[in-house]
Amino acid sequence: MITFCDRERRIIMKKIPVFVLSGFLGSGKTTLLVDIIKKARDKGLSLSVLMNEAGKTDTDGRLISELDGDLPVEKLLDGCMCCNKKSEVSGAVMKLAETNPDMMVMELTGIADPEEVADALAEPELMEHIELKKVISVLDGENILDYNSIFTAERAMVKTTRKQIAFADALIVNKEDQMDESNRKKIKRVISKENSVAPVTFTSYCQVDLDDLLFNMEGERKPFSLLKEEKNTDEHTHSRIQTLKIEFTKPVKSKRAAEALFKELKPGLIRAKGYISVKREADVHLIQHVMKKTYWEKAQAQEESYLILIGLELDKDNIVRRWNELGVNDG
Ligand SMILES: Nc1nc2c(ncn2[C@@H]2O[C@H](COP(=O)(O)OP(=O)(O)OP(=O)(O)O)[C@@H](O)[C@H]2O)c(=O)[nH]1
Repeated sequence: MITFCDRERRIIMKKIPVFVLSGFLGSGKTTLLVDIIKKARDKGLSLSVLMNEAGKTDTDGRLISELDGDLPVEKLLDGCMCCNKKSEVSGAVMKLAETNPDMMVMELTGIADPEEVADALAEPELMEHIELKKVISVLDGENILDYNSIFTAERAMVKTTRKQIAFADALIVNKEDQMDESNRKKIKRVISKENSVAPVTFTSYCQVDLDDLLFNMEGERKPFSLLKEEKNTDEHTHSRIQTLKIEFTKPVKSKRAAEALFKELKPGLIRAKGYISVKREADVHLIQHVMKKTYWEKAQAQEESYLILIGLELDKDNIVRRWNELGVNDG
């Protein structure tokens, strides 16, 4: 509990700088967060982290805890900080402020509206302790140009992805290894329509100069209202996005079988992540699927095998039935 004296001290002391990591599903936010944690440790800077997951299961939080078990982390699960978890932001931030870190980093869900989160951080009680320094948006350079066609019937989702660009103080266009020069030009045009102010950096695996991005940050963030005149008044923008969890009791037959299912679920399936054992392979795998690509990484042993599926019009019964028909889960 922060006492009156602590509060007084904090007002005299510098406020805790806060950096918000925004960006669509699978763009690379956790990749960037992992790098920030490692480099902060190398520099002897103390961090505290707020993680938000739309679903009940916390795959990314687990990765962070594996990286540094002592890191103060607060998790808001099963909802979004920009809407139904907005009222819990203040409590979580205050808990992290008690650890008195050199800086605080918040990773939003991929479907969050960063403007609403900045609004939640502007509570007078919080502003005594923290100062929002930057909203950093990570863009998926491999998939960003497909959002319009994937979300033809879901204009609200397109608006959210645009807002993630428009409401950023710094933009990282990630997955440079997956784009060509023509895509690069097109992406620059998309960005310039939404945000002509924020610096743009193209990266692979979010390898940016973190001194420049956050560690050596001086000065105050300009309130967004000074940069853009009109406040977006869209109502809730991601109500149709679903998050499903499928649990497994047996190892899956093969990686290929699992990927065949993901193909069938296109274009509704946007993102999948989880831990899976594969038959005849000794390791547990962290599975990361983004739009059209699936990545498999060896993981530490996990107690449970599961898959989180995020997307539109996902029918859980049908997915489980197809999973079984494809023989993915035949042990
Ligand atoms: N090819 C390629 N893959 C990348 C790059 N950056 C990240 N990835 C991979 O993309 C997948 C998603 O990355 P994450 O960092 O988990 O993305 P995220 O934005 O946190 O995803 P959500 O939690 O869904 O919001 C992982 O498998 C990463 O290893 C990159 O520059 N190039």
